[in-house]
Amino acid sequence: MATSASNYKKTYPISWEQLHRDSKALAWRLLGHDPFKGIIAITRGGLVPAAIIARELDIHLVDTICISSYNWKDKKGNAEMLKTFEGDGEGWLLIDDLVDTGRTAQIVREMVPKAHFATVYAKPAGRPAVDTYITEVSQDTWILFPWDTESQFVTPLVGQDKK
Ligand SMILES: O=P(O)(O)OC[C@H]1O[C@H](OP(=O)(O)OP(=O)(O)O)[C@H](O)[C@@H]1O
Repeated sequence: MATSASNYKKTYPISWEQLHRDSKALAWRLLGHDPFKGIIAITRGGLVPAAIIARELDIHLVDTICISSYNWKDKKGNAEMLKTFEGDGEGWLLIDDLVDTGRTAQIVREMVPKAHFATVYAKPAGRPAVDTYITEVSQDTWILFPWDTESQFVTPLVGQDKK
């Protein structure tokens, strides 16, 4: 994500089950498309959805585009391209978990302009950059992916009142 947590007003927690269900829904939608040569997963968020979609579409050829956005999230630096992809992406399916501001999408689109770009979740600012997505989420929502979170104890409501 290219913006800081302070820009978000809501959270949207996603369980492993829901992520699996939403990724399968994306695979269903892509089933109508001509068969793909392979999948390009955008690291790291695209890795899990790519695995689920590869299974559903019976795709065994999986490559990556590796981007690190440290120092980039608050627009303080540039995204670091750790691994690119050979070719223009024609016939390939490009997968990410989320398109938020669309900055990542812009970079990968320039690299593989002919790939079909699909994400599980999409926010309005980035939505025009993707060809297929499943769930739209508002721009001010922070999506809590299952790999970024864990269950923990929370104080009962009454206890919170006594603080
Ligand atoms: O549309 P954008 O504003 O560019 O945001 C979307 C990108 O942000 C997330 O990656 P992140 O930078 O958190 O890296 P990670 O997947 O390695 O955790 C997500 O996986 C997308 O690649």
